[in-house]
Amino acid sequence: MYLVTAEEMRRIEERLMDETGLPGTVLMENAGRSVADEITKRFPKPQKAVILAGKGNNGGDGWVIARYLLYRNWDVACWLVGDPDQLTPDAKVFYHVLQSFNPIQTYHSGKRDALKSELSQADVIVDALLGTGVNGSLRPPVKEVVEQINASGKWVVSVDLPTGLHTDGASIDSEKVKADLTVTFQYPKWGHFSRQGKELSGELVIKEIGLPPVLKPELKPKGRLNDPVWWKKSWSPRDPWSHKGSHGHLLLIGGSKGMLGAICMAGEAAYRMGAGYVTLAVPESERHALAAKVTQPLIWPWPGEGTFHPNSADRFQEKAGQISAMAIGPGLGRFEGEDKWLRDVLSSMQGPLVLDADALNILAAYPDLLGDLRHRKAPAIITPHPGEMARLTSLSVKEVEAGRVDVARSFAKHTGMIVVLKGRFTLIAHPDGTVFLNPTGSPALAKAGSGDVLTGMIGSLLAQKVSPLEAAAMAVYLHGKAAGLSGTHPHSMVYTDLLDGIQRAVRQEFVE
Ligand SMILES: NC(=O)C1=CN([C@@H]2O[C@H](COP(=O)(O)OP(=O)(O)OC[C@H]3O[C@@H](n4cnc5c(N)ncnc54)[C@H](O)[C@@H]3O)[C@@H](O)[C@H]2O)[C@@H](O)CC1
Ligand SMILES: [K+]
Repeated sequence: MYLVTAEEMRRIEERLMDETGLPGTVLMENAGRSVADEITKRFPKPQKAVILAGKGNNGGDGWVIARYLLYRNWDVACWLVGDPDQLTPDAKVFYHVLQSFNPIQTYHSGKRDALKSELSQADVIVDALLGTGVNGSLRPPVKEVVEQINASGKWVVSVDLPTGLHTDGASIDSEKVKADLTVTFQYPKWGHFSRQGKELSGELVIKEIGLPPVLKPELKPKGRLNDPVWWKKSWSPRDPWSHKGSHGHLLLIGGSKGMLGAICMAGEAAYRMGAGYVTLAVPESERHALAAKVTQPLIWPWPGEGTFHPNSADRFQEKAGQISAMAIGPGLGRFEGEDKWLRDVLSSMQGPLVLDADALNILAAYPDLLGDLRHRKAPAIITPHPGEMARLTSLSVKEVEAGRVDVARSFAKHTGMIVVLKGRFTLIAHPDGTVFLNPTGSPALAKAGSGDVLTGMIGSLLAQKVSPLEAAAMAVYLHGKAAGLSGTHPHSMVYTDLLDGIQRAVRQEFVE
């Protein structure tokens, strides 16, 4: 499913209408009717609706909604918030159709009390003031009406976007409609998943309005919602004749003194995601402590006292042929000679790779290592949280958070790596410029250890030969879903609950 910007949506609609001759009024009719359907699905008995429509095409949808509610015996009061002479051509068509059998009032400040009293009698308020055409802070009279909508305490459906919410998620400094339901058209918009958008949109429903199911390459949006449909087929069912050697061998590297927990969690998660073998490479000094902690993963000590010896990566050659994927970082720590060590590890294995935690901090400290990562056969995956992303890009955490999509996209393009930028909606950015937004997740994941579990999950899929982009997307999705299915209160979830959640999430998504 695409995730679009205002500009992408406008281009798609314009090109469709130019090339096929499909009139905008058809799209508007479909859009308006689909919203009316969603309203009457929730309120099967006729009620009183107040339609508040702007002068643009978002308002045009409002006139269509009013007409369908009237067909269904609703009591409908209609208000134009704007100048009737400035209606767009399509909106004008439906304004006149509606006006031919139902009065439409024009709002101005003098009618403030009349509107207030109307809203007090409403069961449903339709916010068709502004959609993708919003530009800057709300101006009167729209601003006043938005304040009245929010003060009414009534059930509100927003058409396409809650009025005032920016389509692309940019921050707009004024009060916005707080909706119970938002019905958006054809594709969700980035703004729906911004911090404010998520709160303001209420339930989000996506309706088709007649755009073609297949888009020409030049019109394809650069954003996607991380949707199981596109990666489900890439994880093959387990062959009944298979053995542990058939399901890949993940090598996890990390686990310095005092940080063994991280690599253990990653290792257990990797088995939950199906890898045939998981080996944990840790500094020699930690092998016994690790053996006391883990059961299923294999242990491979490399030279080092507390942390890895800079030359310890030589050990890799012994088993390089047996390893199908590698994940570096959980509990790795920082140490003398770390840059040489990481360069050696990277050059000894050209297979699929995930880098996390201190592996990312080493990259940030020695950016020339990025050159070693750029031209790998399979793009490497990095899984930074905003703090790590800030270090990698020399931006502040605030700047990373304010421009998450652009930051992830440009770093992926610049480095040739797949960037998994963690957060409320984790982003997965591919070097070709596509950015996936992941809809699953839970505040329960805001806890040490969650990232190690994710790294293990991604590595496990890579070891099973799932392509890097799909491995990242699938693991991120299931990790978020697992948190919701862990069966614990978000405050109390610990990694073992999350591991249990993984098997529930896998079972839900993949029928045996
Ligand atoms: N283009 C199409 O073919 C379709 C468009 N549709 C609807 O059309 C909407 C987009 O329509 P428009 O491009 O006409 O834009 P909108 O109707 O969202 O808004 C444009 C109007 O808002 C005013 N405005 C912008 N910023 C403002 C602000 N800060 N304060 C006060 N007024 C402001 C502008 O002066 C203009 O009159 C979509 O969200 C969707 O609801 C649907 O009907 C489906 C088809
Ligand atoms: K709206």
